Amino acid sequence: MKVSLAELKQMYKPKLKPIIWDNDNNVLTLLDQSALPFETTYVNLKTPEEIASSIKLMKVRGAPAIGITAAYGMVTALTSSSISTLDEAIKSLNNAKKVLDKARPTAVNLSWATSNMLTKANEAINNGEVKNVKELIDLLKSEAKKIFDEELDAELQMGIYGLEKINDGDTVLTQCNAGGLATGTGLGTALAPVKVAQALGIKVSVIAPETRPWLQGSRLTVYELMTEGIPVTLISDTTVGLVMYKNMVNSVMVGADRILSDGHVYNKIGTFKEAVIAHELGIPFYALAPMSTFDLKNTVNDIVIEERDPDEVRTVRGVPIAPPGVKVYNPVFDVTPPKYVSGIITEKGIIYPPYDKNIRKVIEK
Ligand SMILES: CSC[C@@H](O)[C@@H](O)C(=O)COP(=O)(O)O
Repeated sequence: MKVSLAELKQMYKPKLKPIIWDNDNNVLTLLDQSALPFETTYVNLKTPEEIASSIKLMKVRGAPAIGITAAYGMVTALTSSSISTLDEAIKSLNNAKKVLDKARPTAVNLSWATSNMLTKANEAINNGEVKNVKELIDLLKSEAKKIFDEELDAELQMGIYGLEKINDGDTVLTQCNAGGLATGTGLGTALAPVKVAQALGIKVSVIAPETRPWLQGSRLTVYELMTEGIPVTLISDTTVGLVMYKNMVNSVMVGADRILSDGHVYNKIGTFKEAVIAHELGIPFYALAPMSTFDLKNTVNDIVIEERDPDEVRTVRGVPIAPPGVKVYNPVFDVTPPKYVSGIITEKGIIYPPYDKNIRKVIEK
């Protein structure tokens, strides 16, 4: 079934609003994802430090969502203290970028967004587009909104391209939460084709692994899909192989935190295992991501895989499940080599191997 971006915008309205910016009072409100699905609470943030801390504590998480959040974090660098000159403003933006970029290292969208905001500010000052701090703040507010709006359009477009890979009655296996909570728009990347399919009356269901240790699958993906009325089955992470072996899965669709120019895909821990099993069993494995997730500069050796608090593994939401003090290794992302990736679905189209040639071709077109 074919649908245009304009038609889809009429048909599909996201139900969740994880990121809300109050333009009059310069307050960023986040739906606290660390409390979901048990409590629906919001945090109000006014400074880059508060925003960085919320990213670190995963009140907001997911690559595009932390990018959008950080973009508004850059705005608050100028609205939360009294800055009177453009020189002071640039100094404050540079400091905020350092604070925000440090919050989480693996998803490239974060530093992509802060760099974007800083570059925009420098350019506008240098070419005379802004003449004072008030004009700079207005410009950066509209830049942050543009990042949000373009993300939503990119996801709708990914949903349209991803539809090519979905047939009526399909079941899609995912990993983590690469839905609208993870992107801040309410739609998502990996879940976009599923949501678009459902909006068009095509029946699709999702299998969501719980995604230990933080449980993005059981807490967030299940919550999000149930909110949208999309059938979802929760499995433990250890069930991934069996559901594929038993032909219960037609395709695997995951998000990404960073995609390198040769097609290495960084995503939530457990993704690599899904990709290898899918490859072995002949099930197509797709990564879905907007342009802001591509990193054409770095190679595998440069990328830091975030390691989080060992207590995330020793406990489940505060309840001990292992002897106290046991040594723990808790990397929260892994990297899937290109040979296991059947296609990368972006807003500019689907990229197929050989990735070392085709990624640049698509991005630079
Ligand atoms: C559209 S989100 C893509 C990825 O950011 C997502 O799959 C993921 O790994 C999120 O990890 P998280 O640690 O929850 O921020």
